[in-house]
Amino acid sequence: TGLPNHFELLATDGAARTGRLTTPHGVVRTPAFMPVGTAGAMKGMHWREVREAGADIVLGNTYHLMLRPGAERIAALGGLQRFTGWNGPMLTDSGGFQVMSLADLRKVSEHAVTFRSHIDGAKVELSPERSIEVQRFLGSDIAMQMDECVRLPAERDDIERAMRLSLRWAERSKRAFESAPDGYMLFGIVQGGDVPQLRHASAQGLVEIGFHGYAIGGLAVGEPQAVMLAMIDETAPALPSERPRYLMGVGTPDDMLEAVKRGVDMFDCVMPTRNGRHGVAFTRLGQVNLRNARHADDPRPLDEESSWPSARNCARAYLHHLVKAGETLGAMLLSEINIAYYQFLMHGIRDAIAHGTFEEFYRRTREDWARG
Ligand SMILES: CC#C[C@H]1NC(N)=Nc2cc3[nH]c(NC)nc3cc21
Repeated sequence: TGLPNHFELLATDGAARTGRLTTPHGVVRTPAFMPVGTAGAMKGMHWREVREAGADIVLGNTYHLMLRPGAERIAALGGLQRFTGWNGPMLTDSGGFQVMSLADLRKVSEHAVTFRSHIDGAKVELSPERSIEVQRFLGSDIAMQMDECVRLPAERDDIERAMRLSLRWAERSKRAFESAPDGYMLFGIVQGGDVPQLRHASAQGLVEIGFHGYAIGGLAVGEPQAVMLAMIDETAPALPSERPRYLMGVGTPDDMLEAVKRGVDMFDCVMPTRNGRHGVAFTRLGQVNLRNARHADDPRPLDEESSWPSARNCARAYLHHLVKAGETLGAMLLSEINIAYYQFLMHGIRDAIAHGTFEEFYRRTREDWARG
């Protein structure tokens, strides 16, 4: 019903699903992890490595790119895929969350959110119409509706007010998106904080408007994992099973495994690259903080069985040295090692669901993490 559906479900195993999302710039295998290339670059990595690590799709941010270098400029240069050289599927966030978390002097009205740029203090207005216009200029394969994000914890009344405004902005975002060529997608974002009734009302409202896919927003902002998982349990079943579900800003390998188990198809998180820059590695056997002195004389690599050369060949002692010395190469190696592990995990998840062995995969993966 409603908008064309570019999502093909290949197999399910319990509530977990694996599928393919076809976009104008290529196919995305789900469950998918989207590395975050906020301002048109994957910090510390070449795009070639992002692709080799197994990523099908990356994320960019309307907020950052509209402020610098500018959406019209990127459009004139052929769009974000050509401008960056990634040349694959890209999803862009709408700016709602970034304005809340980055901008100064934010003011929200029915019409738009206005704020001062964190770069040069210029006054900027971001309405649903402008956010969609920017995402169309960027040429993103998947655009996100403009929403109003409240910091949690918040009063129930404030969460409800923001949820209802976001629904009216969802309607305006969809109307502004209507001119997009075939194949380009727009996702709605379920709001409602940690209040089940508000989550249901938000999901129902979005489904009535109709989107190509649905994101679960307003989580991964520091709440306990149990709260996040409870919200997914409330929200995922209220969304159409034939459309992709995207859990924004999530998360650790453990968060993603639990969310896939509850029917989530898409993820994005800065953790693999950000933690990499701070010396923390994600591996098959759990996390390793290379800043720790215990690695100073350890000749072993992070993971002898890793599919990624640097994880298989670089001695922990060397990585420890690079991190302590603040060498750029340390941030680069750990960023690629972490992105490669996140993609390795997603590949294993997709394969397990396709073979009906997700429960076994879930158990064994968590055992391996505990061994680390
Ligand atoms: C309320 C709300 C909401 C969502 N709205 C939009 N546009 N983007 C998001 C990005 C997020 N990142 C994280 N955690 C890192 N949670 C997010 C939530 C949202």
